[in-house]
Amino acid sequence: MTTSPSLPLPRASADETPDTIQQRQPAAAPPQRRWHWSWKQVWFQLHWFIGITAGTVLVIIGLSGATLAFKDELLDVMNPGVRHVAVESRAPLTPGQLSNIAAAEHGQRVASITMYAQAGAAPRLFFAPKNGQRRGESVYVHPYTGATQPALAGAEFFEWTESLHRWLLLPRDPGRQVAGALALCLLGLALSGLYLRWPRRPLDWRTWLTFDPALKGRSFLWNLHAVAGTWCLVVYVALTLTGIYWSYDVVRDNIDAWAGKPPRVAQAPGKKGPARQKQEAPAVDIGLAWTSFQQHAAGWTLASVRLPTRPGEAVQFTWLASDAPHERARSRLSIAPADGAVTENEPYSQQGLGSRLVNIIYPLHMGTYFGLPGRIIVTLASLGLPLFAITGWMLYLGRRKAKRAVQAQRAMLGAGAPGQANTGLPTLVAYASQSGQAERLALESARALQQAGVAVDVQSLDRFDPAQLRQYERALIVASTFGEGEAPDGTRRFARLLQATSGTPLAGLEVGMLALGDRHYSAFCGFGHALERQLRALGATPLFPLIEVDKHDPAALADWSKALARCSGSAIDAIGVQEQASYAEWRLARRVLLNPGSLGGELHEITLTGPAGTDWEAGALAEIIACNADGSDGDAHGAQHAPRSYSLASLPSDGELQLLVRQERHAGGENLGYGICSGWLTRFAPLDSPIRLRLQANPAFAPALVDVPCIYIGNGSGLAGLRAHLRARQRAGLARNWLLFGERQHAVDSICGAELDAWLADGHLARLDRVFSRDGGTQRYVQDRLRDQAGDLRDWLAQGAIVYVCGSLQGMAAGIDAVLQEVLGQEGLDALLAAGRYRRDVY
Ligand SMILES: Cc1cc2nc3c(=O)[nH]c(=O)nc-3n(C[C@H](O)[C@H](O)[C@H](O)COP(=O)(O)O)c2cc1C
Repeated sequence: MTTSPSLPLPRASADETPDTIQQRQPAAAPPQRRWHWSWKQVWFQLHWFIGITAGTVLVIIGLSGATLAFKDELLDVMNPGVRHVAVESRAPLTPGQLSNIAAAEHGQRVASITMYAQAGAAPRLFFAPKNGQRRGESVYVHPYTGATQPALAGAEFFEWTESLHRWLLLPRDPGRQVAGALALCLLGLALSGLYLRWPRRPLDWRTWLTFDPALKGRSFLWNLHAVAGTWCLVVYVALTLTGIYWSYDVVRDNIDAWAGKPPRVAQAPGKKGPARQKQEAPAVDIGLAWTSFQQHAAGWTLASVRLPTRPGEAVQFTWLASDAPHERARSRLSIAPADGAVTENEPYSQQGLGSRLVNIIYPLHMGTYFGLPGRIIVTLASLGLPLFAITGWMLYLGRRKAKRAVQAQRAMLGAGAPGQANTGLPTLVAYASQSGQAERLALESARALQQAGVAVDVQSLDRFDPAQLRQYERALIVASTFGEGEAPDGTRRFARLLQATSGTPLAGLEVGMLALGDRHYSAFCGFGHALERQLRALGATPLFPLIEVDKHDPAALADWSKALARCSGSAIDAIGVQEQASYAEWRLARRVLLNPGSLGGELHEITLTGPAGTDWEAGALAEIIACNADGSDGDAHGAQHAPRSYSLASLPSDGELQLLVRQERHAGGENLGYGICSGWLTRFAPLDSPIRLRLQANPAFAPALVDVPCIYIGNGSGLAGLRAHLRARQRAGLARNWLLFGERQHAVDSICGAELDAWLADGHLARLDRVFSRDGGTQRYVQDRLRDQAGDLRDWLAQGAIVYVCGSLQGMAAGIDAVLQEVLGQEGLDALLAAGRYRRDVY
């Protein structure tokens, strides 16, 4: 997330050596004051990183796991009559008979047999492993004839899937460890996701588990990702913790040792001794042992019969009772083949607690511990992994896209121009910008200069020190004006430092200035002029007379392009053409009067619908081509009206674009007594009429979608920008919000009251201070209330709070500024600004 206008690194032409770049790094650069990363941000970055790397591979493990969940059922469907044969009236063959038939047919010794009590179920025979093999072959046999059943179609596919799931088709041991590492990543994703979405009201189950169908776009994706993640969380934790048991021998051995299980015998492939002995072991009659087993194991459903390998050795039965709690709750019996005497009996219920706990691992992993519902849940959660990968990637790409425009400019700058020559010291291209236009023009200018072969350094004056100007021979500055003829918020510190500088330290510096402004303000381009005056006083010489730009005036921008061409000695493409980007056509869907009976002007909530997929961030502005009462869009001389800017009061996920527009009225008959744009939007434009609009990002008023407290202060229509911010924070589950809002009378001016009250009730607003100036009492304005709450304000700021101010420049914004200065002192206020923690959208 952009927390404050980002600092461009000094740029150099492509053919500079690292050494020269080093020398130009400003020696006395002021420290970059950005707030440090909170734990939440650290976990956020980790979650992103693991998600888009390991998360993508985890999809394979998830899908293969889901495929294996119903393996037996699928095999039975694919192989009718193989594992289950028609039930006959005669008795099924005993394990001894079956092993004799199979040994004769296959010429191999049978090591063990799995018998099923269910009538018609085919027993499975395992032959002793051949030399160098880990496991012997296995076959299903007909329970009544002993004939070998056909091989299972699909068995190889499931074996392959199992290898994919367990060791990603890599060599077995390293593969298991990779799969284990991925499982740990899933655990990390699940737990960090839980932490990141922890809601303000954790006891309200709805915030955890319900989807919000009204959401759209990015918010919808986020909601889906977070809520579905919560649904799956417990399953993922169980799957990963159990999966790790098989991935790491050290984990398994330690758990087994704790559980009192005998250590596993590592069997290196290729070892000969035991396998050969097994092949050569004599056949033993186990008829008596089988009869004895059936007597002692009443209610058995499955029995694994391990045949003796030496004369005198007992037959070992591992069996499952019909009332066993899970598929691995197996009892053990050893029976002497000679007389059927039980030599060892270990019912499951009498096995040690540790051993019983270890036996739960497998059924937990498979979900079978909870029967069919458990298997279905595990399967669905495994199938859900692609959902998280897809939504995670979409969210990630969306974030990148949002930053793309400026990044592209910077990237182009970094790439340099083909055939560019090293022309000595780079030209400084600096900007002072509140809402980003000066920044965009500066970047575009720098790019054009670079194309023309001029080496450039692009700097924001926000974090620039006047002393650094001495490192350049030529500086081109794009400066906008904010407040009442003042510097943009971020540039205040630079302006003050410059004012405090004396002498002529900048002799030898040539300066070209592009001043952005708006003739509606009395101090037109005030800051640009002041800046140029000061630079001259410090010895700098102008490259050309200051160029004033009144609201993107194309003629002034063309003068700037010509001036750049003269500086570079090459033709320069027209700068600022992008600023004139075409406006899109939106439609007026609704207008709602929010303050009937107010002493102030009518305040309307204007709802517009527009091009599908339009995206913006809280804090963004809408520039609207103003129309006259009759719908025409020109002034008396036919010139198009200048666009008017409004703060957006809604988010893309609301599905509509909303503004809060104060209706301007004036005496006289011009435009029937209404403001040009506000009259059109709030009164004259018929519903569904087209509104020409373009969205402007507002980096100086960017939302704080991280877990820091935020103080929102505003009045009147300024609630628009604050409302969008608060909605964005709500959807991101970020509480610790304090809203101070000023209007005239509680009875008629409690605009958006229901939404604010609901936020207060559900804890999204930790504090709501509504201040009504005409309701009597001593609290007259929002700045007065803030001053009264100086103690709390200090506490919130000490916790890293960001202050947002939206609304009237005169009175309110200046008053808030004064309170902050009183509370923090000038240095503290400077630090707040430099850290990007004081963000304003005032007018
Ligand atoms: C709250 C506010 C105050 C402004 N004050 C002035 C002013 O005093 N003089 C002026 O010429 N322009 C003023 N402007 C107009 C801006 O300088 C102009 O829109 C400029 O293009 C903004 O550039 P930026 O996006 O880089 O900040 C003001 C704009 C705003 C929103």
